[in-house]
Amino acid sequence: MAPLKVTKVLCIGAGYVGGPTCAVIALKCPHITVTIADINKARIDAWNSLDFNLPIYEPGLEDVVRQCRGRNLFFSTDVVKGIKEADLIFVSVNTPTKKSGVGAGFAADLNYVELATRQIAEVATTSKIVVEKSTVPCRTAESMRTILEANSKPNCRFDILSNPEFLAEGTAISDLFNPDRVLIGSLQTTEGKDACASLAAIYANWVPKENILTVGLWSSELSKLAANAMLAQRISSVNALSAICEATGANIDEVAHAVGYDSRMGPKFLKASVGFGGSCFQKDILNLVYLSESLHLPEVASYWRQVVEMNEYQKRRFSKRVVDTLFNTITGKQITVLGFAFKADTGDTRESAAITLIRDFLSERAFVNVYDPKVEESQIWYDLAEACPTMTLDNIKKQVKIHKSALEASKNAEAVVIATEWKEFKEIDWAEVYKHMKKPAFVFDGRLLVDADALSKIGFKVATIGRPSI
Ligand SMILES: NC(=O)C1=CN([C@@H]2O[C@H](COP(=O)(O)OP(=O)(O)OC[C@H]3O[C@@H](n4cnc5c(N)ncnc54)[C@H](O)[C@@H]3O)[C@@H](O)[C@H]2O)C=CC1
Ligand SMILES: O=C(O)[C@H]1O[C@H](OP(=O)(O)OP(=O)(O)OC[C@H]2O[C@@H](n3ccc(=O)[nH]c3=O)[C@H](O)[C@@H]2O)[C@H](O)[C@@H](O)[C@@H]1O
Repeated sequence: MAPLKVTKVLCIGAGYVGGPTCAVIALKCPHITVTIADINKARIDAWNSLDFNLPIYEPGLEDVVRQCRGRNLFFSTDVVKGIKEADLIFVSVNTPTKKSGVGAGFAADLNYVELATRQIAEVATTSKIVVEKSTVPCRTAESMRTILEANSKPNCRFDILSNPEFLAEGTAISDLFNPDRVLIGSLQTTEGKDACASLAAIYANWVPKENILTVGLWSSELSKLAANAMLAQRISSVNALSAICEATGANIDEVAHAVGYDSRMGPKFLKASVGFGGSCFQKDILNLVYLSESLHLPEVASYWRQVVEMNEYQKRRFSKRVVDTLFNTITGKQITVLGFAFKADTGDTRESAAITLIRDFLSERAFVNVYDPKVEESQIWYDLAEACPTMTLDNIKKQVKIHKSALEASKNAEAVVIATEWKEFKEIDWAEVYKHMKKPAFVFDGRLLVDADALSKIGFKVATIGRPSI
């Protein structure tokens, strides 16, 4: 039998991955009808909003959705109808770290993947290719296959593929347009290889064939965890070196540049920071730690665990530097935090270093002024309430103010802390900011974003990550 030519795609999960990924498939494959379904009605309503007020901010996304929505791209809460109609189903649901039970704090919570899989098994009346898009521990596809096969109806077969996503937020659309690689894992049976060819044919509409890698299922699942772990490891390595720079007078940017000039290493992902955030690095490394422990490989587990521990240390070290520099106390002082998102060009705040910093400042009883160009106010309150369980939201609101601009947020502050590398913070009129701050006025640059010498000339005392203070 020749590989199936897919004409109807369903994506279960309309989040940061499912939304952009399948919108781009719709754009690049006008012959395929793509439905993105989610149980979260508010999210689907936002995807369908007339003014294109989409639920996630991602440069270029609105343009893609404008071109395809209503043509061959549809957003719906009707998961059942979507399953019935589709030939190929992406499972792109969330896989957060487990909060309780066995493996709590480390293992991935596969409940959402399992529920989606069970629903496919229950509803499907025709054969489907089921694609694991979510990031999952090694051998999850095996569990999905067991569930699907145990519940399938006569003449209804399921082929499972692993197709992890490598996009980064903030650059999702360009990453999807020009991926370094598309990875597809399948069973090495005739049926498995045919299913793999069907999915590869979709990507081949815009991705060069040599960039579509096909491997075994388990290699594909593990490659995703490995890629995130190794990316995060680079950041923790450079952040560990940033502590040595601050103590010795070396400059982390110069060190990273010199190291990255080695063609075996390359220049990317060597930017020291206040610590990596985002929904995946920490979760996926902890997942790898859990996997290693389950496989009785404690040395491997502790090796990877250290990448996350170094990240926690970096955040703690930065908060402490703020307190130490402000004469060992920030109680009652106004601290401005610029940026709340976990990186620039996204409104996503999951695991953002800014949250940890603000939590630390609040526990020192400082007053905190926050400004972020994209994060919704309600999200900031939600995150702070979650990060400070011993405080009521009313008490948090007595200590924190959210502002509409960086200048407004900095008025009367003793220190400005740059937590996210938004380009607009580079372009602020820093002389104007200085005028309205208490003196001495401090800037703590957690992102190596601003020109420390220029700020120092204005009069600021500047503390940059990976450099001695000036
Ligand atoms: N955020 C990112 O940049 C990347 C995330 N990933 C992985 O992709 C997966 C999804 O991540 P995000 O899109 O960020 O998560 P998300 O939380 O933004 O979206 C997941 C969506 O799935 C929906 N959902 C859950 N169960 C459902 C069900 N049974 N039926 C219908 N909808 C359901 C939720 O309501 C939610 O809207 C995770 O495994 C993550 O590790 C992979 C690469 C990049
Ligand atoms: O699985 C995922 O979720 C995704 O995780 C990351 O993407 P993302 O978290 O969206 O963004 P990154 O650009 O990787 O940044 C992650 C964090 O590291 C920080 N970072 C990044 C690079 C750097 O040099 N230094 C640094 O501190 C960023 O500011 C951010 O807080 C990976 O880059 C993607 O390939 C992967 O698909």
